[in-house]
Amino acid sequence: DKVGVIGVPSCKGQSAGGVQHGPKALRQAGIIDKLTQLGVEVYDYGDLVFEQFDDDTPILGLKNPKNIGLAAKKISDQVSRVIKDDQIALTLGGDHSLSIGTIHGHAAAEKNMCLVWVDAHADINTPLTSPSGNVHGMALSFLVKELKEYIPQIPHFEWIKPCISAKDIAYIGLRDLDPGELWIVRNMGISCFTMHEVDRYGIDMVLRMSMQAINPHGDRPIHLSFDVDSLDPRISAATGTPVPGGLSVREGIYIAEELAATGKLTAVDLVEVNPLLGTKEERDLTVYAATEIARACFGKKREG
Ligand SMILES: CN[C@](CCCC[B-](O)(O)O)(CCN1CCCCC1)C(=O)O
Ligand SMILES: [Mn+2]
Ligand SMILES: [Mn+2]
Ligand SMILES: [Mn+2]
Repeated sequence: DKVGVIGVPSCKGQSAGGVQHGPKALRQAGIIDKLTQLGVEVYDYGDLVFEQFDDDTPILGLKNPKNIGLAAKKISDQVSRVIKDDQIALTLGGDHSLSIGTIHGHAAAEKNMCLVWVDAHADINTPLTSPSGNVHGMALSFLVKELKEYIPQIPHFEWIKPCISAKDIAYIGLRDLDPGELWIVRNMGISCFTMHEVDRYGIDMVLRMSMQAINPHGDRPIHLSFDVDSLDPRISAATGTPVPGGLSVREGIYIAEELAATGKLTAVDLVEVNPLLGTKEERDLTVYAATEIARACFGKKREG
């Protein structure tokens, strides 16, 4: 496999300082070498550089529209380029608003892609339902075709073309939704495997049901958007919005191993590592879990 690694030091989609250092923390933990050691051909594109705009007033409560909108365009173009070069796009975050760009770019390069969103949160508030105005909690709302009529015009977001249908998305690990998100998930019929389903069916059945729902013939390119806050805070505390009762490292690795085994994994986002949060031990554990997920995405098998 060929993997193109893109660092995205984004933080303006949320309010905790430090998540922009996520890519650096993952690199310092040797994520590139760990992938190379798997026999993967790694192309490291370094970190994207985003021009900082200070004149960026909120619109309808949505914070940093200009910085985020312009960054997402750069991310989209880069991810498209990497996938068109026949490399799997591994994007290291950075906050989850970066997925506006990665999913947009993936859809521009692959007509028929489907999405597995592993997260404690649904990240599908519209600008009008968001309680915080933080775009990392809205990322999907700009991309889902069925939500188009609910999304107001946001400056610097006009270029974003909704590029995925609700039926092409599966959530795994949800356990903290806002009221507006619950309405959307239910009414759009998005496949949703919360921690309740993970406990009820086990992670293997949840994965099988997810694939049955969004990739029944196993022929669709898969986008895995992995928010480290999907994992239990005991092993992933260095993140901005931790929620107790999350996935174990084993469950996270299992998801990655199984998606890797399809041979259809085409883009991976690894987001919301914030090395400034938590103790040094918590940070090291969070980064370790994230790198193990990445290794499993690109061929590391626990069976050897
Ligand atoms: C659940 N929605 C939140 C969190 C979004 C997390 C984004 B992710 O990328 O980390 O998954 C939280 C909104 N709550 C904040 C605390 C008070 C109640 C609302 C939001 O701000 O939209
Ligand atoms: Mn989250
Ligand atoms: Mn998220
Ligand atoms: Mn988060």
